[in-house]
Amino acid sequence: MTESTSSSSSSLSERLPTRVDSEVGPLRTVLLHRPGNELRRLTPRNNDQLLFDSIPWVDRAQEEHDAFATVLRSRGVEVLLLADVLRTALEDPRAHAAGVHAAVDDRRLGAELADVLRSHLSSATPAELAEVLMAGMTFEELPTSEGGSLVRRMHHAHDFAVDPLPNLLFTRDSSVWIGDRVAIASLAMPARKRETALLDLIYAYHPRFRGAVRAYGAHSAPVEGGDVLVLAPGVLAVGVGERTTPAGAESLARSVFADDLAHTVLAVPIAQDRATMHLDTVCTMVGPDSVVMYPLARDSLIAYTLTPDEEKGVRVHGPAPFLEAAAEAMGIDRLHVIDTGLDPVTAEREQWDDGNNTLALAPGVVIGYERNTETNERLEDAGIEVVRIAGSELGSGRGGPRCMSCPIARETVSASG
Ligand SMILES: NC(=O)NCCC[C@H](N)C(=O)O
Repeated sequence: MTESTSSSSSSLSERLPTRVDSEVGPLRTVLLHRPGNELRRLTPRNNDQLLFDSIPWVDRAQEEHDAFATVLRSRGVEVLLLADVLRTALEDPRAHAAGVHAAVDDRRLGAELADVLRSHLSSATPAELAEVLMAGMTFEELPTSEGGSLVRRMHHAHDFAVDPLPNLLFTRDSSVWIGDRVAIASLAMPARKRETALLDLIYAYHPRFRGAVRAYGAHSAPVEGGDVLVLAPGVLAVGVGERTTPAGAESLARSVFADDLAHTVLAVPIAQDRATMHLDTVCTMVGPDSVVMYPLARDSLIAYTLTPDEEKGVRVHGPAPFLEAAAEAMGIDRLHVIDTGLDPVTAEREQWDDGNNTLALAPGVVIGYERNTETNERLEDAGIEVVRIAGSELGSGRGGPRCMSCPIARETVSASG
């Protein structure tokens, strides 16, 4: 299967500056990750730990992903692919050194094997190093060396010397643009922690992002991008649950207030369950003043409203019902919920299958998984255009179109459209 390369449908002169101040402004540039060999590492023994529900059929997952990218390009969106930008970034010797550092875990390998792997990777091409960083390496794939390392002898040949990163697919979680700045997420789960290092070097060394200013600290308390919704310019909602911690939400608020990126942050408690691992699994925006939301969350979601105080601290108000707190912060009368009106069983099934995890291409135009037939129909009844994509294999990692995309440039829209 050939890999579709990163392509840009917009020329340099048409490029919008990297900036995202809404969830729904016409999408211009997005970062995706076409699933690769890292998915071939999943087995029934490791899939839970690696945060996949089952073992995906990789070729089909790639086809589904290619179709997703094609839909985006056909709508005039520039698609950047993470593997491409990683390889380009690694051409810079400083990035290459950072990549080697990120791959080699002395505590796992012991001093002797760590040195062997370090020197092997130091002479790897950017493409070879990128592959190891994404797909990992097993003990049997390690370069040979003189002498008998106890670590090598005592590990099973298929144990990971470098962990694979199958969840790179969910580019939404590992970095998030807030206004004109990028926040590298501090990922909570051990299986995803190393993604931070990859995004860190991409944004530091890829020529496209030279000069990109950072928001938040990549090594601060956990905040994952799937929990961050840019409800309107200056207004963020941050889910707090299985991934983003209360400390993460508070320190993100402190950071965006200090950088003048937001005037209000809503901290939204969500159940600490796999079904609701991020806020965007229960609620995504489909228009400047409308959301699609898991019906069972509609009346129960609450929010603490955080605002800056004069001492550069954070003032906490509430809690209040989420929809009310959001409308007030956004300066609109009401945040409309598209009523998917589903019975509880269908609602639960389609929430699990990412029915509420839509990616807006523009106000009132979203991409959704085709399998969520009832949610999609109700969205269309409400006047939303739903561009359907297949996700039978992609969904095995438990993420939908929003999870699989990191918007880098959107046009600005106002709450009135
Ligand atoms: N924003 C999202 O909800 N992303 C989906 C992440 C799925 C991934 N398997 C994870 O558990 O982190």
